[in-house]
Amino acid sequence: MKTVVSIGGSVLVPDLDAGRVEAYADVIGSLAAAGHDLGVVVGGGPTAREYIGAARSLGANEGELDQLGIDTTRLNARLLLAALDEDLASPTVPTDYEEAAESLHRDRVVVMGGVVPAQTTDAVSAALAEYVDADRLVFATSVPGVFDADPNEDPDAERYEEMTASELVKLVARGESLGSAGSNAPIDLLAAKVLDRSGIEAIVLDGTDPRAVERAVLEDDYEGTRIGPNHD
Ligand SMILES: Nc1ncnc2c1ncn2[C@@H]1O[C@H](COP(=O)(O)OP(=O)(O)OP(=O)(O)O)[C@@H](O)[C@H]1O
Ligand SMILES: O=c1ccn([C@@H]2O[C@H](COP(=O)(O)O)[C@@H](O)[C@H]2O)c(=O)[nH]1
Repeated sequence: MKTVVSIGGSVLVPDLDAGRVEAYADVIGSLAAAGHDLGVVVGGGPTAREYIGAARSLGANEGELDQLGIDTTRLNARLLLAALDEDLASPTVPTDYEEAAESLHRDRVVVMGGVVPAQTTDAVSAALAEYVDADRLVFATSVPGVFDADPNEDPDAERYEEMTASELVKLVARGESLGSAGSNAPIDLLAAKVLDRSGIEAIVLDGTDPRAVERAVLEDDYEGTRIGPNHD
């Protein structure tokens, strides 16, 4: 099985805690030991937002801010790599999908961050999953799925157990203003569109406990939202 796991920076590095990074590395190790080839994509988290906020106040433009965000995601990817067994994971952080796919031919695990401005690592994860023909994509984020409103803003927000990729596109497009660097949404619009065209199954879950990712991948046991291919 080939699986892409998208680990939100807000989940992996809400603060700089080596123990939390190690716990994620342990889970990646056990998924690889169970026979999974893994593409792991790491987000920028609060560090990216702090840098982006500071640079915005210094007058940087959106493209420059995105590049700062990308650099932070790659920094977080390097941090996770430091915790992974060197026999398991490719030692460098690929900067495009071709490089990532090549690494995945050689190694069980490849870890990457952002790629180009004007998107988030959600889109990187979906594009990587499509590029390497992954069987499944797991978004480990800070909320337990996709809701009909932002659950951190609306106490009545309800979680979708299951939805199609085109329903996700509509939901995200509704809530998305012109995405600016460091903005947050459950899944970005580009990622939703890639899921829509590729038909890859995705799961969105709360990845605060990395074992939730392990259970989802190994036992199909999770509390979250399953995004499936369209019905036609
Ligand atoms: N309809 C919705 N359903 C679920 N979450 C939503 C929705 N609308 C907005 N959100 C927000 O989406 C965010 C998704 O997680 P968040 O941006 O924290 O990070 P992440 O992708 O896990 O990591 P990173 O910090 O690297 O971006 C949550 O903060 C949540 O408040
Ligand atoms: O391919 C990419 C990935 C990321 N960015 C920028 O970085 C930040 C942080 O990424 P998250 O996935 O949101 O953690 C993001 O908001 C973008 O500004 C990018 O431009 N391209």
